[in-house]
Amino acid sequence: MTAALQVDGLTRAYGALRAVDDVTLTVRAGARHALIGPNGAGKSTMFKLLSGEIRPTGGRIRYFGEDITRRSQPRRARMRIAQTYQHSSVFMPLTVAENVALAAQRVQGIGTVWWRGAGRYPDRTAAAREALAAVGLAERSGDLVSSLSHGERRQLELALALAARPRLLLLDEPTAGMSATESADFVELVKALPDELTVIIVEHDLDVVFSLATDISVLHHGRLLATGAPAEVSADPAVQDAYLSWSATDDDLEEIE
Ligand SMILES: Nc1ncnc2c1ncn2[C@@H]1O[C@H](COP(=O)(O)OP(=O)(O)OP(=O)(O)O)[C@@H](O)[C@H]1O
Repeated sequence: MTAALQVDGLTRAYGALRAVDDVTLTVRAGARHALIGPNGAGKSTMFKLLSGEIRPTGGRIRYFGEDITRRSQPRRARMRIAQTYQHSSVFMPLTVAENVALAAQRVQGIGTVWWRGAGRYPDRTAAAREALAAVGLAERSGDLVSSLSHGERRQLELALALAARPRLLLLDEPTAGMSATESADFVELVKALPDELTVIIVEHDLDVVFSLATDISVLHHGRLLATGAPAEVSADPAVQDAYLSWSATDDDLEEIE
């Protein structure tokens, strides 16, 4: 098995609180690997550690065998680790195609010279076109982003990440705010991405997780509770306990409201 990521003893402490606590796990190359867990379990912190947004206070991350623990986020981006964000990162006054071309150019370090015209960068134009086709937005290339629906904007966010031709794609709650139909369509898009692309997804919607994931890791109080195939993980009594106590709390809250 080739490991896209090997995480060893990864820890991020904030004072006495260990938001991520001694997590060791492997993400197989080509996996659709979901990170789940109750609120406050450490998912966002784990995501930021993998993207390079924050540094661990302990442990190590290897990416296809290479130690990237101390590598910055831009450096990881150049190593073809791409991500989507919870908040929107699209430019509303630009067209769909302009947004993706900008993303394709930015990752290759030519930043602000994008207005010189996409024709000067045929490679990036091709990457942008492929990314739009992959998310089903090719027909909307010339439209302003402001004319897209919420679901289409999330598809565009995915295209921005794909324009970097990633080897590892990190998706941060990509279906947040989507309707059930939009979520189902999004799952199909992610399933259709190339097999060699490794995808890590932090997601609250368990329907999305179970229809998409080939592997699931469950965090609870910063620790890794279980990791493996969806059937194994969902049958794990420790996981069931963590989720039962979580849903009980949620139900109680709903009753009070
Ligand atoms: N910058 C920070 N400073 C202090 N504590 C933090 C910081 N970031 C996260 N934490 C704490 O770390 C724990 C894990 O938080 P994290 O956001 O990673 O959880 P999560 O699983 O993503 O939660 P949610 O599902 O609610 O988004 C929480 O107790 C949180 O309050």
